[in-house]
Amino acid sequence: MIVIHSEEHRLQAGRSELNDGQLVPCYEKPARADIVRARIEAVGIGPIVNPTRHGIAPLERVHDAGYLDFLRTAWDEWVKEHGADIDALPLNWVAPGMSRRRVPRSIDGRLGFYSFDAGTPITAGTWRAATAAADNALTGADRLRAGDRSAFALCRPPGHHAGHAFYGGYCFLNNAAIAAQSLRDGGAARVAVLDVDYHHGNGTQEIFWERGDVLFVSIHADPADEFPYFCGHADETGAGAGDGANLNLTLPWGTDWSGYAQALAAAAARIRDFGADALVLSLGADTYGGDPISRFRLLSEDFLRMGSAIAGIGLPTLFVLEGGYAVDDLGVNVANVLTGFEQG
Ligand SMILES: NCCCCCC(=O)NO
Ligand SMILES: [Zn+2]
Repeated sequence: MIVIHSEEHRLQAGRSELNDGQLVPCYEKPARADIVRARIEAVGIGPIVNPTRHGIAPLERVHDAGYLDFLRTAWDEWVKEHGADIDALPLNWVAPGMSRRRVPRSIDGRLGFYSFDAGTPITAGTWRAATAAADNALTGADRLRAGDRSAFALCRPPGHHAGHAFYGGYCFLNNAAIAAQSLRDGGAARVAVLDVDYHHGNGTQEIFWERGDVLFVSIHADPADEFPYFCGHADETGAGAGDGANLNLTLPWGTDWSGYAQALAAAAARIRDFGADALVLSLGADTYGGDPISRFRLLSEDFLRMGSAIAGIGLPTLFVLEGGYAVDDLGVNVANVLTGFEQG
């Protein structure tokens, strides 16, 4: 299985995020990709290659042009107002009864306009890191199109919370959605995206909400209790041409493999029924019992079982790294999914 990785992930190294009322060191940090790459090399998954640059066009197939412009220029505008010693974080958002009809001129206003949390710092290197992550995913999609059975895009920053025109949850560009669209543009008639991250992939859901050619299935903690809170419920099934092409499988805090496996089997059945030509797998490993910000109870060996179950779906599969913050065990857990898949 080819692995696509760029050293430019290191350029996303936020100083702090707002979490539980305090500014704390970022959980989404460069060490995450380093430990995954080290484990991948140690177990002999590979080869590991650099991404091919794809430019802005594939990003515009998924994201709003004005939003991309904002992301590309936000840091420079921030520095003019606030200096370069503090990361760019929003301070207010659009509440019900307020208007989104106008994009503010102020950088502070635009940070709030385009985001949904204060946990996702924009830094000097964010644009380069985020576009490199998207290139990882696009290069993986190229490999599937060339006939590879699987590929792993070792992406940081992650992407599944990023929507058509918004960022948050440590995500700026939706790597998985960009890859799914690239597979569609490359001739796949139907593509499925399966999101196994602990958190609902609200960005991916929003991007494909009215699309019947891309099925989105997400297994995640119940949003009544868990970030991102405001979507991801089981009654959200898509709209228009996308009606029925969105499946949210919510699970309670404390879920272990026995509960998770049942949801994964239901997800696999739905994907088989859909008749996809390819699968994009949003691989978050924050379902791990040792994850510092999550509340499922999967064990490292369960990720082997997860990989095997994904192989059982029987589609060419592009794995795209999402979350997972138990850094010491992240490499083993992610590599276990890939090993389980290859042995599946
Ligand atoms: N700061 C709130 C929690 C952000 C969750 C990010 C994540 O892992 N999403 O999958
Ligand atoms: Zn997550």
